[in-house]
Amino acid sequence: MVKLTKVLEDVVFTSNTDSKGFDDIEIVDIAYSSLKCQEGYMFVALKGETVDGHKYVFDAYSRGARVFVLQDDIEMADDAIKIIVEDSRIALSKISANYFGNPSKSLKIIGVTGTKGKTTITNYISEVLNRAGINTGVVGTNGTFYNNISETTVNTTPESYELHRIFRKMLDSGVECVSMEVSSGGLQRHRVEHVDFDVAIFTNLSPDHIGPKEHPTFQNYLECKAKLFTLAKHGIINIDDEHAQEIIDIATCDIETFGIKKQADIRATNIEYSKNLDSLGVKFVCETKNTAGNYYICSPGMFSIYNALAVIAVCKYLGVKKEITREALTEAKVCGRVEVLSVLPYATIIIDYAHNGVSLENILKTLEHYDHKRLICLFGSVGGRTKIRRKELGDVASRECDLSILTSDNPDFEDPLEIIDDIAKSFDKAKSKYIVEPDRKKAVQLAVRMAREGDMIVLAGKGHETYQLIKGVKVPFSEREIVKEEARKILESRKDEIMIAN
Ligand SMILES: CC(=O)N[C@H]1[C@@H](OP(=O)(O)OP(=O)(O)OC[C@H]2O[C@@H](n3ccc(=O)[nH]c3=O)[C@H](O)[C@@H]2O)O[C@H](CO)[C@@H](O)[C@@H]1O[C@H](C)C(=O)N[C@@H](C)C(=O)N[C@H](CCC(=O)O)C(=O)O
Ligand SMILES: Nc1ncnc2c1ncn2[C@@H]1O[C@H](COP(=O)(O)OP(=O)(O)OP(=O)(O)O)[C@@H](O)[C@H]1O
Repeated sequence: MVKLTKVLEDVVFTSNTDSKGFDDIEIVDIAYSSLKCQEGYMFVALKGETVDGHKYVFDAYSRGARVFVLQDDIEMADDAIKIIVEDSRIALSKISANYFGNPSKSLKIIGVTGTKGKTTITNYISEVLNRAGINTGVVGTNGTFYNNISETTVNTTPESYELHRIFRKMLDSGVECVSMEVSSGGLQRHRVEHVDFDVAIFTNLSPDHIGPKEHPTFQNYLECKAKLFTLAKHGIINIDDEHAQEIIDIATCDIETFGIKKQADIRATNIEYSKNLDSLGVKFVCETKNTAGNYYICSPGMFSIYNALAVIAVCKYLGVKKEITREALTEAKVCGRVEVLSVLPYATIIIDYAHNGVSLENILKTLEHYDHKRLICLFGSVGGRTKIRRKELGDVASRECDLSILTSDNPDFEDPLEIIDDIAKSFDKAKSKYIVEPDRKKAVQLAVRMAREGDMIVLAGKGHETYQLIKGVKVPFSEREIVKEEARKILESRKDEIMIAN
């Protein structure tokens, strides 16, 4: 239970009740969904994208809530305490921080924003810092992780209440640092408004998340991302990105830069690509004003170097020894991010989360640097969302691959074949061929069976996901297991052949 006066500290509001009496009122908990309200709860009405939470104040009242944070004044029973604020999402953020005792002030918080690289970088940071003895938790698309505890998250950047609740749990269990993904949607909806960020990282920016329930324009998308650099003390920015300067212009924190092409505080040179049976990697020299050191990262391509540079920059800022950063980066891997499955001795199979044009192009172009015969890509596109992605993905695959296998990827309520038809239009004028197999399991099996000596096969879109979204239901689906099982069968059936060859 927390006193109402404490919960409302630094919140600007008007009320139907004299606030002098708030010292005697205690809040059991806070809910922004009426369905979660119980006796003694405070209900915060949010204006949602689908419905207006103000519609549910009476439901919250009937479940026992008596304190209501509202953006619109509403006629209610006399014993309802109304806290009227200008923006209930901002209020929820401050109220949640207060309720949980402002845990972010006692944690080192590193926020990573940008269109691509957030999950990868946050996980790499945690690998390095934990190895350096700094107990670090992660918050992002793959969930929250700390001290061997994990929770799933609905959003990449959870709602402010969930965020401060997680911070409190982390702090109480000995976590010192949190490496978190900060989405533009989270910034737009004030989920991180009262998070005390120590460091903010900017990876890159390209058009994404622009649409009816997301950002109205690219400029709005950029400005939302840039806001992180007004909340942090120190900013680390990819200076090679074409929008870096616009972010720097909005930032209010001190700035350090990293890059490859332009002059930067932390810069990679002498880049070399390297390929092993179980990983594709890159070697580079990392130069700062007075130092230069060799690094290797077991993830391919230029984008992996940018991710590594961001990690090197933040670890240097936090005083981690170079040797520890170097060692940790050599082994750092992130589930479903350019993950090489070493299941066939003669071909390379990669699982990757690339699900839009930019990331698919990055991964496919990157693979050009690694010796291979055919490049085969299996992918689909999500149902019920913007159709632009289908064309983007189709254009990239038809240009970059020798063969594409078009299949399903979270079709939800849409007919998978209609989605595939949209993607297939990109192949009309292309030289490259495609095969259609809407059942993703069969498609993955087919891809593994098709693999020949020297081929590279990219299974794009699923990444870390362990389900397929079909008609509103998350049906269990493990791409990794299907690949392993199919490869096992192939190797078993070819055992005699392989023994003779050896
Ligand atoms: C479009 C969008 O951002 N939606 C987010 C939003 O939900 P909403 O606005 O649709 O909520 P709503 O259904 O309209 O309901 C409004 C309010 O009424 C309440 N309610 C509703 C029903 C009821 O019976 N009682 C009740 O009290 C709801 O709890 C809610 O508070 O607020 C929820 C709580 O914070 C979020 O979980 C939800 O994220 C959805 C899942 C989502 O897909 N969001 C995307 C856009 C997003 O945020 N993505 C970013 C990553 C992408 C990026 O880089 O921007 C992310 O961080 O995940
Ligand atoms: N720095 C980068 N620049 C461009 N592409 C990248 C970068 N890092 C990773 N990728 C590609 O994008 C995919 C998604 O990477 P990651 O999950 O780290 O990004 P994210 O910002 O969390 O993305 P999302 O918002 O889609 O969850 C990877 O699987 C890889 O193909």
